[in-house]
Amino acid sequence: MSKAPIAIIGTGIAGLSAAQALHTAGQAVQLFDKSRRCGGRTASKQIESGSFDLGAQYFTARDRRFREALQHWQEEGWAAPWSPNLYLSRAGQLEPSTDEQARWVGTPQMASIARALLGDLPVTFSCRITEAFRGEELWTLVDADGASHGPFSHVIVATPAPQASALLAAAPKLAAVAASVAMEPTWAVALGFATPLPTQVEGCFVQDDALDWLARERSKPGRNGHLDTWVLHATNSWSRQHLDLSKEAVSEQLLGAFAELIDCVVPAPEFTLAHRWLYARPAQPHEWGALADAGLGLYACGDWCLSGRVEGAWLSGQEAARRLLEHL
Ligand SMILES: Cc1cc2nc3c(=O)[nH]c(=O)nc-3n(C[C@H](O)[C@H](O)[C@H](O)COP(=O)(O)OP(=O)(O)OC[C@H]3O[C@@H](n4cnc5c(N)ncnc54)[C@H](O)[C@@H]3O)c2cc1C
Ligand SMILES: NC(=O)C1=CN([C@@H]2O[C@H](COP(=O)(O)OP(=O)(O)OC[C@H]3O[C@@H](n4cnc5c(N)ncnc54)[C@H](O)[C@@H]3O)[C@@H](O)[C@H]2O)CC=C1
Repeated sequence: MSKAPIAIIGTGIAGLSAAQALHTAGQAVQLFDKSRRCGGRTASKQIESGSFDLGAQYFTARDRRFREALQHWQEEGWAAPWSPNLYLSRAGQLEPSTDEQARWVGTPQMASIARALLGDLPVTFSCRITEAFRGEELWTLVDADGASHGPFSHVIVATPAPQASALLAAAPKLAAVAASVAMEPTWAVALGFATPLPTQVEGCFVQDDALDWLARERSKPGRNGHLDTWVLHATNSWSRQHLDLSKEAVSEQLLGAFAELIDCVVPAPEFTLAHRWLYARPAQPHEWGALADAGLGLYACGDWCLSGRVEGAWLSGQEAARRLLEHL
């Protein structure tokens, strides 16, 4: 009988990073995601008039290993540098805020990276895993419809911490660590304008009550939508305070804040979309790398194990795979 594969729950950057490392090391993997596609918080939304990045806006690469992976992504055409006209808005004042920081985006959309990393690896989408239990030696996963999946030799949980703790119940110490991680929400709003807004701004850090960040999609490489689409992110505290506000009211309030901030007249958008990220980022960074119960064969990774950024998610996935391989 062939060896049971390794189950990976979550196809965000962390789960995909672990999957790639294990696949490269000759291990069979099987991925699961509750969504209909991969990428998690590096999601891009495709609409008739083009696409836009609804979650992660760009990423930086500070760790040598991540920089090496990024070089490969760039050679393959999955990622490219993004050098927007950057601004800072503080106390109602909008000012240029150029810097030397290298920033990167997926091409032609942020989600392209996850799609490329997934490649042909076996995956089951629209499958919310609710339980992972271990028999004598092997693991079985149960999904929200009550269906069983398995057997698996190991399980890697690569979901946000609040969703990971239940899946880590077989290892109470790991479950307790995941349960201790608070994650902050972010409301995101996309606005599409028929006529390009007459402004130089392409990206803006905001120090304000409501807004935290805004970006102009068409300034990113490879985007060719016919609307001038902007993505606005609310601050974590505003998002928390307005967690249950309707999408319409959130769009209206953030559009109002945007119109006040930007240095031009803002017409009514052709297109508006609001999305609530309930678990957008860990309240604090951690230095766990990944969590492991090598005896059981249960592992956890995700941005919450490190820096709460794309780079942290990727590094955490590598670390989970490294620790698993070390114990084979
Ligand atoms: C609004 C926003 C803006 C951001 N901006 C930036 C930025 O500019 N730069 C940056 O570096 N980072 C940014 N981030 C953070 C970055 O997106 C994350 O750090 C990173 O993508 C997390 O990857 P991950 O694999 O750890 O988790 P995720 O991407 O959350 O992946 C987890 C996956 O698990 C799946 N899942 C969850 N529960 C289950 C279950 N029970 N069964 C099956 N599947 C399940 C989910 O569907 C998801 O696909 C931003 C995040 C948000 C939300
Ligand atoms: N909204 C959300 O839920 C999340 C947002 N995330 C953002 O993702 C980005 C990733 O961080 P890094 O990779 O470290 O990127 P980075 O080095 O570009 O930015 C880090 C932080 O430094 C500040 N900053 C950097 N450059 C400037 C500038 N030119 N002018 C003014 N302020 C500046 C700004 O506060 C920014 O958030 C940050 O902007 C995070 O705020 C990360 C995770 C979640």
